Amino acid sequence: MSDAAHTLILLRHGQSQWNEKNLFTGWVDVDLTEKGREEARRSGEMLREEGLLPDVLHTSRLRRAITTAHLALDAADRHWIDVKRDWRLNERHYGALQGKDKAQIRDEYGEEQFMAWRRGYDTPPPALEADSEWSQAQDPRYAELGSEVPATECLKDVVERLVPYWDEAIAADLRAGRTVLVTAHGNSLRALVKTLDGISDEDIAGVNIPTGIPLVYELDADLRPLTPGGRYLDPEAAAGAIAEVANQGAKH
Ligand SMILES: O=C(O)[C@@H](CO)OP(=O)(O)O
Repeated sequence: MSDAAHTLILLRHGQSQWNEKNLFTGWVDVDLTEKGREEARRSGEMLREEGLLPDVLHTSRLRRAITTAHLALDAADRHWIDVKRDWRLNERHYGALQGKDKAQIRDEYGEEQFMAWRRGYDTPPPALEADSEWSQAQDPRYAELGSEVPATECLKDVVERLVPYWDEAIAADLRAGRTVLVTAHGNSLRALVKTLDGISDEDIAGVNIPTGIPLVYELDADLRPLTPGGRYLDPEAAAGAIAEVANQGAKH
């Protein structure tokens, strides 16, 4: 018997076109690949098989998370639930690395700098120029941010924007008795997991989230995880995919 008071389901979007090409993505609004769509549908089937039925969806403002949620919820027959979208669930803005090949950046700057930019807690990459083709400075979906649209972020910046959203939106829905599905991104979910599990700034570097596999957190009445790290619905596939994410950049 579980003492869970609340259920939170985290889902990183399925494989994107730039995941497939091994490019830094951040806020660039790339679509899913066919494999990513299949991962999304499968994750919805897993939710249905487990009897995990979300009452409300929170997504980022990026297509890969929105489409993943749509496909997963359709497969779970929960396509009708309420939706909240917020830029604070977006991927980490990858600054001047957006659009760049991970393996090339690793070769050019070396393993240490590459990993500091990729997984260092407070090391943002250089800022992206506002006139870059990969900039979101003029994107109407972020109009509420005015001139505050990020030009780069480190994970610490993501934690700082995400925690208020957690408190005011996600935790509020959980406390209201809703099962919450969050579809988001590798680094916004790392920020959320860091907060939930109380992971240190150093140790979070070793945490990677696979695409398209639901991660379920049973939470107590104070929204503390009953099992640290939660539970992947397909643990075997998750283990393989986590290792692949960790090794990105090592392969050409
Ligand atoms: O490029 C990105 O936006 C992210 C997620 O795909 O990459 P990384 O895992 O290297 O932080």
